Amino acid sequence: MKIFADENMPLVREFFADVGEVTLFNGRTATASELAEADILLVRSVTQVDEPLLAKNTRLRFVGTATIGMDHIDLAYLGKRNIAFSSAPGCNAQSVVEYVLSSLWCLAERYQWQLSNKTVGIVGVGSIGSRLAAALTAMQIPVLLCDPLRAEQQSDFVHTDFTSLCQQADIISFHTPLVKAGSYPTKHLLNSECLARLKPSCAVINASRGAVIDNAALLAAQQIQRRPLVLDVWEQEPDILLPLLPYCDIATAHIAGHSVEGKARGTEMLYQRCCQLLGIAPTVTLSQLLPVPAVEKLQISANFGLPDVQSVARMLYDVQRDDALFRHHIEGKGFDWLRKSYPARREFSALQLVGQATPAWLGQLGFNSQ
Ligand SMILES: NC(=O)c1ccc[n+]([C@@H]2O[C@H](COP(=O)([O-])OP(=O)(O)OC[C@H]3O[C@@H](n4cnc5c(N)ncnc54)[C@H](O)[C@@H]3O)[C@@H](O)[C@H]2O)c1
Ligand SMILES: O=C(O)[C@H](O)[C@H](O)COP(=O)(O)O
Repeated sequence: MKIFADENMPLVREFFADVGEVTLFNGRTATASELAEADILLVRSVTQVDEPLLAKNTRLRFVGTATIGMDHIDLAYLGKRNIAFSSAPGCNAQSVVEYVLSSLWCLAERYQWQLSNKTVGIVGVGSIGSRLAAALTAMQIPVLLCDPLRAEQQSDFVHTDFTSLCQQADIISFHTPLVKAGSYPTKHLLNSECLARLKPSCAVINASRGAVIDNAALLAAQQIQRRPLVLDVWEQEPDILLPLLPYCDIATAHIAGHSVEGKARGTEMLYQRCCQLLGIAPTVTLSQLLPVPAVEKLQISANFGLPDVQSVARMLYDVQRDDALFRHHIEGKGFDWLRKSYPARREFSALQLVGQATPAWLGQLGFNSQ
């Protein structure tokens, strides 16, 4: 069995050693000839999997993407070829939530906000959006939720339509897939018209897909009146609209989901799916492979409260580190270098908080407490 995997997929050899022979490739530059012999193709978000890429391969049985997003996969073509497919739903959802929380804490410090006085509009309330809503609610921060598809399916879902959310939110955070057609497209969901509807001070956070915001329109709006802005994703990555950078409070290279756990969970999910497809029993689990975190346990007292969470979270992750890396290296080393050399970052759950009375809401933020 020949397995071809993106070179930026962690632990792929460890997971797939017993399944077949693993060959690594550059996901950004992969060609049809390079992948012609693959029985199993494992990609990340930077590889367009479509007819031109698979034209020379007649033996492919399975394509897996170790990501949540699937906008780089031509599902109709895979269906036509009868090639099985899997993504890794939810694999890095917690990582993205931690990125957004860290960004909110950073903005709150910079602009001296009391976050509990701010209403956060969450657009797209799936794995990431719903976890974020739970975390913010646990922190007593009001939220508005916008997800028309959920509203259609779930009568008890409290939906705020996008136009009203734009008018009411103090902070708006995008967590939709990139959808170019259908009833609820998200390409350029935040366009010049919607930007004009936002409160002038409304902060914008995008950790979904770059094209969910019209980047040229965003730049034009920022040049007229600057609002707080956090961008992890950009249109036309890796050749992004660099003039936007001075107008960002936080700018990063599509790494919101790149926690150690988030990336590794993606590989594990594809491994499990492949084993199922091939009818073999999985022998490797993620817990066997994850490195021991630098700090494993922290004793907290009965005085531990909401204001202390930020200090503990900072031990694990501060988005300002990634913003500094981005500003320092984007012009010299480029977008993909920043992603490839991303420093290890553990999720909140890697740190066990122990104490007589650990508050229940810590779990809502993703901490491991007992
Ligand atoms: N920056 C990163 O590193 C990173 C990491 C993971 C995922 N992502 C992106 O985030 C997206 C969301 O991830 P998820 O795990 O929450 O996905 P999900 O599929 O669980 O949830 C997406 C939600 O968006 C909703 N939605 C679709 N169209 C909408 C619209 N027009 N308006 C409002 N809501 C809409 C869907 O109904 C769904 O509930 C992914 O598709 C991916 O593109 C980015
Ligand atoms: O959709 C996702 O899961 C994320 O955008 C993912 O973290 C992207 O990372 P990449 O595959 O590009 O390394």
